[in-house]
Amino acid sequence: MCQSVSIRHFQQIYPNEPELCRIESLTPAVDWQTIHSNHRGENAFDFLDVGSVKRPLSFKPLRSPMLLSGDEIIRQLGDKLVIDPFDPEQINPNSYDLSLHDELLVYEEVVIDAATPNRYRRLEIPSEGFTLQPGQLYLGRTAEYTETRGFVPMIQGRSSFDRLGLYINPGGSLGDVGYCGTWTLGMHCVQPVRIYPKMKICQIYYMTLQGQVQDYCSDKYQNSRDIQPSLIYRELGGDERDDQLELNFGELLHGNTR
Ligand SMILES: O=c1ccn([C@H]2C[C@H](O)[C@@H](COP(=O)(O)OP(=O)(O)OP(=O)(O)O)O2)c(=O)[nH]1
Repeated sequence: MCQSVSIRHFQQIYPNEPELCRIESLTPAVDWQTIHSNHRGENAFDFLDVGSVKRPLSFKPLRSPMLLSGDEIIRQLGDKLVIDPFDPEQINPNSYDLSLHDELLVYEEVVIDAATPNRYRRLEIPSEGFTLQPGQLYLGRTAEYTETRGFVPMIQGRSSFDRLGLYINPGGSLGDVGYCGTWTLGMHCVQPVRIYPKMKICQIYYMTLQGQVQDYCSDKYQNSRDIQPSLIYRELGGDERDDQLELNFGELLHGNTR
């Protein structure tokens, strides 16, 4: 037996899927007919009338992940998304360009050990630029602070830098729903390459999400406001009392703070 239900009822069944009705109406009817024939008899109370098309409720469709457009990113600002500072000039068709802060960190270890806190040195990127050297990992960070709720934030280096042999988070980086903070960037190059503070270094983009989710609340990287070296040693039994030591050679040699 077929029974029609209203969109309101549908929303009661899927309270956390307010977008689903809208998205479903984009799904070709023929798919739903096929799904229905495969699930016939599973649930008598199983149809939704949208226009002339009957759709089964007994089958919960998987939504394809979608990317927010630039317009949608702007529309979500102040609600689910925070990008601070925000400049409309940095919006792309489906992402937002993030800029490089004026500091870098390099590890000062012969062997970087995943199981212990590693010492590091802080470098400033002056306005006239700083030359990165091959064979060295540099950690930088975005100048922008972001917050993301209800979407999956991801960052990706800009292809303009790939074309210079400068790799920023190669392959892109997956953020967590609920992440709040600036983004730490891993950079390396194949030839010496000169970089500048404030240059638009990578882009952030946002994917939709299916299913229930708990916001990221890790004690490692949540609320980062500085370049954050790896804290993986915490999982590998590294000694928490052994601080991740910042080496400041300027101060050691000349009594300067930088
Ligand atoms: O290149 C990146 C990738 C991620 N993040 C931020 C956003 C992300 O939500 C958070 C944690 O990243 P990830 O989950 O990859 O870190 P993890 O090593 O798995 O740590 P945790 O155990 O806290 O999840 O760090 C960055 O700042 N830079």
